[in-house]
Amino acid sequence: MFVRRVAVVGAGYVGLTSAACLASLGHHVVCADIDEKKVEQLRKAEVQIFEPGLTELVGEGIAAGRLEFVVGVRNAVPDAEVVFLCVPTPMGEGGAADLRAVEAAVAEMKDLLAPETVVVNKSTVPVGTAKRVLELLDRDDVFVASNPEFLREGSAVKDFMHPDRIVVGSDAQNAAERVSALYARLGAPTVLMDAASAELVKYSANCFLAMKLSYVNAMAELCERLGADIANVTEGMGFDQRIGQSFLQPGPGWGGSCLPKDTHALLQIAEAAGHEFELLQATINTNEKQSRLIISKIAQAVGGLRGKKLGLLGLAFKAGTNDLRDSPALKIAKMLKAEGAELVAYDPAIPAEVEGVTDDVTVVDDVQHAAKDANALVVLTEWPQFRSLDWAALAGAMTGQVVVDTRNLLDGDILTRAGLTSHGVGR
Ligand SMILES: NC(=O)c1ccc[n+]([C@@H]2O[C@H](COP(=O)([O-])OP(=O)(O)OC[C@H]3O[C@@H](n4cnc5c(N)ncnc54)[C@H](O)[C@@H]3O)[C@@H](O)[C@H]2O)c1
Ligand SMILES: O=c1ccn([C@@H]2O[C@H](COP(=O)(O)OP(=O)(O)O[C@H]3O[C@H](CO)[C@@H](O)[C@H](O)[C@H]3O)[C@@H](O)[C@H]2O)c(=O)[nH]1
Repeated sequence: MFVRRVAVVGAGYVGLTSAACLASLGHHVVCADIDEKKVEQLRKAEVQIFEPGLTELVGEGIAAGRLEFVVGVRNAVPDAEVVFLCVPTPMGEGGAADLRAVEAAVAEMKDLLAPETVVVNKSTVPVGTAKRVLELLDRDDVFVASNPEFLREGSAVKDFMHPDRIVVGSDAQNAAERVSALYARLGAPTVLMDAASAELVKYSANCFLAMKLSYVNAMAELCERLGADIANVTEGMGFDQRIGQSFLQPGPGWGGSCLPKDTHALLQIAEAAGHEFELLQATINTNEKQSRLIISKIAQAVGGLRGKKLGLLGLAFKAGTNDLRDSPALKIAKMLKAEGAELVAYDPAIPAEVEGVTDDVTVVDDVQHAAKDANALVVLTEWPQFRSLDWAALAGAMTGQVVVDTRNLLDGDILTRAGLTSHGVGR
């Protein structure tokens, strides 16, 4: 079997998943983070993020002696043949990606790398970053490649182990081949290309997904005006194999740690290249509009927001994760609060004492508590367990009898039987 010594820099969603999965493929992986507490926990196989299968995989990797956690880049890279950069690239000034974490990691490793090492950008980075990293390394005996990651939160391990494709770009063909060989056991379609194209694939894919969602949300609004049902429209569209059934669910707007920042970053990349990307701008604008439409819908359903008590069901940016970064639910909560509503929220993955939720919301650990004296319940995250809540008991605790289901998640008949009036999106 083909075994390599691999370093992974950053132990977040992408870094930790990559490290654990690469170890499970048989490679020897050293994963570094700057967060000492996180490293301490990971050494005990304690995983703080909500990813099915990840804790088990980390434990197996450690037990097999193939997965190690260290503090700081300098302790991970000296023996590595391939170094994956999996550090954050958040939205910076003006919407462009902030590359400071990438630059800091590269500065720290540059004099420690063994000759022939391939440094791989797995973080989502603007076109030209592979070149920039090579300049920063300032060595002619190492290589740089781009290997964008397409995993989704909530299914990170599954996505990593069963990818639709693997993309590796490098201006040094041999480096790209060495990186793609790490994944050989996955048997996934693999596309090798130049570094700039690989960097652009990632933004292009995420922005296309965002565009698909904005299109569906805009179509949902049209359905409401025309008396059509978006579920029927998307089902009918989705059978066309060129469109597909997935990523067609309307909602409160798209969010999360990737789509918002990546759409803004590509807009900046395009602008810097002299290209006015109107379609992408419209995609972002439509998403902004979606949150305003949801606020109006809730206001209309409860007869104005000032002084109304609302129980929010869901805070995470989507079901299956406890990630709150750029969550549409938090954005909507902030807007509701600004309009004078009082908010209590319940999310099965977010404990009451969680940090990072705005002061605008009181988080509770019990859904019944969120419903108490509420004028309405608002579903903001599509947790499947919300479908089978005791809706009659919730209705009994509420003062109003209204549910606004921004995810079209719930069964309308069940709500009607519980005496509740429901308002969905696009129907
Ligand atoms: N989250 C996703 O679903 C996803 C999917 C594909 C790609 N990406 C991209 O991958 C990158 C990482 O995203 P993430 O969600 O895993 O981030 P994250 O915030 O979950 O994790 C990043 C980790 O890097 C660590 N770190 C920061 N600077 C460091 C340094 N100098 N040395 C060592 N560790 C350092 C942080 O402490 C943190 O643990 C981003 O560019 C993101 O756009 C994310
Ligand atoms: O039919 C749908 C599908 C998604 N969403 C929303 O869209 C957002 C993004 O969802 P998703 O793409 O599943 O989340 P991420 O985990 O952020 O994954 C995206 O961002 C990652 C980081 O770049 C990429 O790796 C993934 O391929 C890409 O799907 C969330 O707010 C979802 O609720 C909808 O409203 N309707």
